[in-house]
Amino acid sequence: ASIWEKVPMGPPDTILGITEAFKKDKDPRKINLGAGTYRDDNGKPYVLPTVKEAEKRIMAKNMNKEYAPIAGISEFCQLAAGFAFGEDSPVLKNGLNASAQALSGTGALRLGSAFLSSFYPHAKEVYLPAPTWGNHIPVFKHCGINVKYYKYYDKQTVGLDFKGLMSDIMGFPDHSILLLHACAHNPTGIDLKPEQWKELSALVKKKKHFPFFDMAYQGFASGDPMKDAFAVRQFVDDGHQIILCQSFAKNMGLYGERAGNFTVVCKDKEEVERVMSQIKIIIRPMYSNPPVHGARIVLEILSDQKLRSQWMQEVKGMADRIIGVRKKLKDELAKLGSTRNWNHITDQIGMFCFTGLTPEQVDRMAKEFHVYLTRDGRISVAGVSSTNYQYLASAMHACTK
Ligand SMILES: Cc1[nH+]cc(COP(=O)(O)O)c(/C=N/[C@@H](CC(=O)O)C(=O)O)c1O
Repeated sequence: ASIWEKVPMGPPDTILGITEAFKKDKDPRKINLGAGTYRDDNGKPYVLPTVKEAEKRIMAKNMNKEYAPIAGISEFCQLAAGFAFGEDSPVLKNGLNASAQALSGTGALRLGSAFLSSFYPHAKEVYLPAPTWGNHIPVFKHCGINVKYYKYYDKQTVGLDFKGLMSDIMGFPDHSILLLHACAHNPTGIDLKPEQWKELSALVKKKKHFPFFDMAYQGFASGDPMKDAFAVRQFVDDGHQIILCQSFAKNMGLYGERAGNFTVVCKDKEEVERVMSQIKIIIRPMYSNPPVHGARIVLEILSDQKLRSQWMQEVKGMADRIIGVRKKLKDELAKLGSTRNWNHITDQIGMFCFTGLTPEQVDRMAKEFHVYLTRDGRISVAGVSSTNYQYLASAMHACTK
């Protein structure tokens, strides 16, 4: 008998497992709306021109392949933090950010969970929005942090349940940890408005809650990275010492390079030293030090004004393509005679559209129409193009009329 005979078969990942099913489907009409990865209008992955330019410059430098420091390439961390908080933010000016390079957004979330698990001085449980990105749950649970939820999505209005959110957050015990999607909420695509972020910030202050921000789509939501950082900057301006997890997977198309940044905002430089020392103690036995290539690409782009502004145009181009195809899809559904209200398709923002399709309807979309999306009804709008939106609309109409 094998030593591993007791190992059970685990379920496929709810998101990445969709792509596996899509790959097996041989029907030419098939469409993959599962994983949140950008596709151009021909349905192809998109390597940004500024990324290619940055790689050319890196190659020309004939750099070595030595280990990065445990906390990564510090210039990358500073530029990434500046991109989020604003170059002129007091956090950067006064050196209050304990920032470490992470294995993309997931890696930053993992560092945050491990850090909280060891050092958070109050209840080690985190409140997640209902619903949230599926991977948030194990990222916290694997670090011994219990997960609970706050009201977020309102099924009736297919919108934000702000009242429910605020009353939940008012009701939680003081010093609760709140996970907040900074922009482009996944899976709903529904974000708080600036006024609502301000109200939430004041309540979080009153309740002494801990804001744990996940910003995986800065620039991808509105097309304007500064606008997308509003919530993070508002909370810091209001004096919250947040944790921030950043990903460059989507806004720079660096999915497989795993370029991310993890920041704990501290009270003073001495605290930064203590916090950084513990972050390094977490990283060293986890993966020792991060990969250098992705961070070098981000560094090249963010440190060169010309490349940076060209990159901003490319991010805006991606966001605009998605916004454009949302409108085409909604109009096509109306053209097909759908009597359902599909306003949420264009009201929502970022990579995803929370369609409202039931799990059974999602199953039909795959079986009968070869359209693949996650069972919660989320579609990655990036997978929709001017050549497949009509077929998609006909499938959605057929499954929902
Ligand atoms: C909210 C959120 N946070 C973090 C990540 C992590 O991305 P990373 O590649 O580690 O930087 C993702 C990825 N979401 C898409 C891909 C995935 O599930 O991994 C998705 O929801 O499809 C998120 O949607």
